[in-house]
Amino acid sequence: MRRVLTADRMRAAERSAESHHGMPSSLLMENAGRELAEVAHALGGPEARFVVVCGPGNNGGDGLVAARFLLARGRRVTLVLVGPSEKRTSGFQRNLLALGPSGLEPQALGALEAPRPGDVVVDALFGTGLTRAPTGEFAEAIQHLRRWREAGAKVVAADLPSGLHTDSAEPFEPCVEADITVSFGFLKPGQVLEPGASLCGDVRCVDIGLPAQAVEEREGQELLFVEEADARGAIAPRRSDTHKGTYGHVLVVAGSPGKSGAAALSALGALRGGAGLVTVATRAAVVESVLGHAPEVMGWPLESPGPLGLADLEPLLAAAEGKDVLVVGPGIPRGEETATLLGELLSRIEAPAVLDADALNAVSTDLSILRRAKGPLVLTPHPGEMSRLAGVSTKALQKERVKVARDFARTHGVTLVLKGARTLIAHAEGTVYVNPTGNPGMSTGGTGDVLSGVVGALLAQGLKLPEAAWTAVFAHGLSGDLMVARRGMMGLIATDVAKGLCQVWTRWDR
Ligand SMILES: NC(=O)C1=CN([C@@H]2O[C@H](COP(=O)(O)OP(=O)(O)OC[C@H]3O[C@@H](n4cnc5c(N)ncnc54)[C@H](O)[C@@H]3O)[C@@H](O)[C@H]2O)[C@@H](O)CC1
Ligand SMILES: [K+]
Repeated sequence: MRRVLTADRMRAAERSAESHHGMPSSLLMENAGRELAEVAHALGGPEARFVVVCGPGNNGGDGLVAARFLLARGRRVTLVLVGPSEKRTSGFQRNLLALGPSGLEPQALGALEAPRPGDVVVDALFGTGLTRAPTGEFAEAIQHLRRWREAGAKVVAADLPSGLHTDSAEPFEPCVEADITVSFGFLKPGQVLEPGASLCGDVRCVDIGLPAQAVEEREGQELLFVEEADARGAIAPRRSDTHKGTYGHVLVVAGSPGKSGAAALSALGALRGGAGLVTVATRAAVVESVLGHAPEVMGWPLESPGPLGLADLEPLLAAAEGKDVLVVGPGIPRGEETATLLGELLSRIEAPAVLDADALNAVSTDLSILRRAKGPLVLTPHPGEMSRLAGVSTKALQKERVKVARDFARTHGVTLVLKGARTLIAHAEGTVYVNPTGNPGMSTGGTGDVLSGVVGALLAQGLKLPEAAWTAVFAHGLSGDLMVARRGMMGLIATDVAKGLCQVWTRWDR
């Protein structure tokens, strides 16, 4: 897991490093600039020209250090300084002075011969200090960087592509687009959340000697970036003296006439997710068609007709007996009594439950269902469902995904999986996890049903929350990433994502 820090936490950490940990800012800048130069150096071929574009703040200071190291490596460097000299920070000035003996003269942007394909541009205009839209000569410099990249030069951003807001992950207009972003010390929200993540290119987080102890803990405010080793490590290898009972029994409450596929996909997700046994409770009329998709699934017919309602309570309680997890929602027939039924059901069952699709829409009419639930809950809304749950517009939601997810998880004591590009997993205690896997090929009907089954399967196998949720989300997205290589973004469908889980498990030797 990597910690993701906001701009003010980075500043506080830098201050504390200097005042309490014997790590002066000047040394941090030196380390940052050297790492930046390393990345740029590795990117440029022997003939490459390096154009280092610096703003007047400490981000520019990092650029100056990088220019010095590139020169020391015998590279051809062009330096561009943007912004009024009276805004220059002491770190900037010190490093400009240090460049003196090299004889490197800053060039004016307009007089510059444009970088060519194979050249490397270092963007050190703004980092975490950016607070408003760049204008004037800053905006002009950013436009130059954009054009140079379009013409084939590679752009390496110092800390953040200039123009990107550190915390909101929203770009101002204009904003640099980078091939590589070298993040100093810790990741920043703008690098891991969309749309910022797409502007950063490949994000390399480098150690600049900022002591971890210098970062103040903020309980319930942490943002963590999940890495493959975390997800792989959360799933224990199987011991040989085990049986299907060891891996749990998932009850999937899903499907209705015309939507038996949703139940089948959720059940497939649970099976491919490694559950020992999977039972689907669904309207009697569709049991056979659900089983037709997977002979491994057992059926539990719910005899009453129409939408799920109180008449289904006793049959569902009976179905839930002896089950380790419930997955409720994909393709269920929703009606007036569905929320009441869910409230009753969840208040009597101790096993964890995963709520998806129309179960979420039912719950959004009465959120007290969540607090009344006896067992732990995982909710897996897409943005539309989340906006109904939280009572905010999807537009407002997309601007504050982390905050909305965290607030909801805390207020209602649940684990919330907010789906979308860079799915978030918010735990009841306030920690939010960012998932890096998945791709737009997965924007196709049924992939969410598969995910609900995978979360259920990992819970059934004994993973705790929130690990079960972020591991399932990671594996599901990785499955999509591996399958896209075979199916293409356009051809990928939900059953592929269920099948692709096998590739994830073989890759992880699980
Ligand atoms: N926090 C840390 O631990 C470290 C930070 N370092 C560098 O320091 C950077 C932050 O430096 P600064 O705080 O000096 O800020 P920046 O260098 O990012 O920005 C410079 C200044 O520009 C001003 N500004 C903001 N928006 C503007 C706009 N649209 N037009 C014109 N001016 C604008 C602000 O007053 C800001 O202080 C980091 O991104 C990183 O590159 C590194 O040197 C190493 C250690
Ligand atoms: K930058």
